[in-house]
Amino acid sequence: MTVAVHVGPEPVPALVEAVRRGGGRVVPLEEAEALVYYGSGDPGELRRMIGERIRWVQLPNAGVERMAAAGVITDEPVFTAATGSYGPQVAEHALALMLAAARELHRYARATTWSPDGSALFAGSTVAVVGHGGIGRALTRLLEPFGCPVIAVTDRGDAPGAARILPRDRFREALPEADYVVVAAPLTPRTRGMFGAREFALMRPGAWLVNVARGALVVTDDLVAALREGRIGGAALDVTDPEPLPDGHPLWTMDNVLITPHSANPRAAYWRTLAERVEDNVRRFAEGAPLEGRVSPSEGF
Ligand SMILES: NC(=O)C1=CN([C@@H]2O[C@H](COP(=O)(O)OP(=O)(O)OC[C@H]3O[C@@H](n4cnc5c(N)ncnc54)[C@H](O)[C@@H]3O)[C@@H](O)[C@H]2O)C=CC1
Ligand SMILES: O=C(O)C(=O)CO
Repeated sequence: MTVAVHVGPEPVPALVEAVRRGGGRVVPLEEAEALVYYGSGDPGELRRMIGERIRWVQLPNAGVERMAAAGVITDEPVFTAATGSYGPQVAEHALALMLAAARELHRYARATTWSPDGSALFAGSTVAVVGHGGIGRALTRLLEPFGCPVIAVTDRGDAPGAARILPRDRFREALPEADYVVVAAPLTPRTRGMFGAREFALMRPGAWLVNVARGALVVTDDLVAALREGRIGGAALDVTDPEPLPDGHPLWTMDNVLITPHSANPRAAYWRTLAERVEDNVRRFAEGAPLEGRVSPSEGF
C-alpha cells in the first residue's frame, strides 16, 4: 500500500524526501491520510489541519507536552512523536555537562586569573538517570567506559547496563546515592515540579542536577535556593523554566551553574534523526506494523 502523506504547514524538504524514501506519496492536505506535522507548535494550528481522512499524525519533537495539555493527542488518529530518536545526541550533551562539572570547566571558562584547582575525576561517579527511555538508555551506554554505576528510574523493569533499577514512584531513593542526577523524563502533569526543595534536600551536598528534558520538571525557585544555600553541588541545565531563561535571572550569575540554550539536539543531528524516524514510520504505517514513538493520550508522552 502507498501512503498519502502531507508534510506541513512547512513543507520541509528533508521531511518530504523522508516520506518518499519510506515509500509514501506526498500529497496536498485534503488528500492525505497521514500528516507529518512541522509548524509553529501551536496546538490550534495542528488541530485545524486534522481532517476526517487523517489516520496518523507524526510530531517532530520528543516532548509533546504542549499538544498533550491542549488535548490534541488522540488514539484515533494515532499520534507519534520523535521520542527515543534524539537519544544519542542528547545523551552526549548530558555526558559533556557532567564532565564539565566534574572538571570545573564552568568555573575555569569564566576565570580571568589563574585559579586553584578544584576539579575531580568523573570516572566512577554514581549517576541516577530519571527516565530511562531513548536518552536514558543512550546515556547509560556512554557511561560504561567511565565505570559509572547507573541507577535507572524506570517502570519498564529492565535497563540494560544499569547497576540498579528503581520504579518511578521510588525515584527519591536514588537521590542520596547519586553524584549526578540526570533528568530525562517527559513533562506531564505527573512529572511537573518533581524536583523541588524536598528532593534537593535528599541529594548529596556535592551532587549535581543535570536537566536535559524540560525545565518545568524542576521548581526553579527551589533550585536557586538549594544552590544558594550550598545544599547541592551545582546544576547543569539545557532546559529551564521559564525558557528562554530571562536576562538577569539569578541562575546566570551562579558560579556552580552551567546553562546551555536547549542545544542538546544540534540542528544537523535533529534533521537527520527526525527524517529517519519519518521514513521508518511511513514504511511501518504502509505495512500495518506498530509505529515508533506512539503517544498515549492518557499518559501525555
Ligand atoms: N534537550 C533537548 O533538546 C531534548 C529534550 N527532550 C526531552 O526529553 C524527554 C525524554 O526524551 P526521550 O528519552 O526521547 O523519551 P522516551 O519516551 O524515549 O523516554 C522517556 C522515559 O521516561 C519515562 N518516564 C515517564 N514518566 C516518568 C517518571 N515520572 N519518572 C521516571 N521516568 C518516567 C518513560 O516511561 C520513558 O521510558 C522528552 O519528553 C523531551 O521533553 C528530548 C529530546 C531533546
Ligand atoms: O524534541 C524535543 O523534545 C526537543 O526538546 C528538541 O529536540
